[in-house]
Amino acid sequence: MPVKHLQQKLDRPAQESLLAELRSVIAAAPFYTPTMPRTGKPMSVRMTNCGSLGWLTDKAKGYRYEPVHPETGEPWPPIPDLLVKLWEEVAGFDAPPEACLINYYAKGTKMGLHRDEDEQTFEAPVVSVSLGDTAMFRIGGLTRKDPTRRIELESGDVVIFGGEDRLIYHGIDRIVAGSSDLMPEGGRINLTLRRVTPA
Ligand SMILES: O=C(O)CCC(=O)C(=O)O
Ligand SMILES: [Fe+2]
Repeated sequence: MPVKHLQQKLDRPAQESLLAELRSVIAAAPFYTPTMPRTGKPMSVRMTNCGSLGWLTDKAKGYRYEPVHPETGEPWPPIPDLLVKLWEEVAGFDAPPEACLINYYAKGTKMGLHRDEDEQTFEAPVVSVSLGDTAMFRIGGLTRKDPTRRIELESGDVVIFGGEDRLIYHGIDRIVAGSSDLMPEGGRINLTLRRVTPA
């Protein structure tokens, strides 16, 4: 099974504390609409980041990491402690995460099959946390042609892509609207904690 699903997911109180911390992160660094390199086509997912570096994309400069928000020009807020501690418990890596991408999926949002490959190093895993509505997550292999399968990611689920699975293809087929009552506004938040530079 490529991708390690933790036996224990974040319990409801932990999900609520994390969401409360994220609300203040998002107040300081609002979601923006990312656009595809070259075509400028808007993505359906909305994004922001916390950490010393944030993942961005736009028509002119494409996929990259930057230390500031593309619209406010402000540095990204720090990664909430709860997430840094989670990383320390599960990542098996001696240096802290540098980037935490925050994705918001409203009803109808998808994300195409891709690899997380914009980092300078793949030595650390990617740690992913899901909150809110269930996602139909698609997971493949190391090449785009490999067979894929579907995993349902529920609120509180923590998934780790590391070691030989660090560069597997994955994406989001759809969100199951109304499947969680964690967020009154509905939808799903996914957090991905990453190292960007060598430790
Ligand atoms: O939403 C997810 O579970 C995955 C997000 C993702 O793959 C990404 O942001 O690179
Ligand atoms: Fe990804």
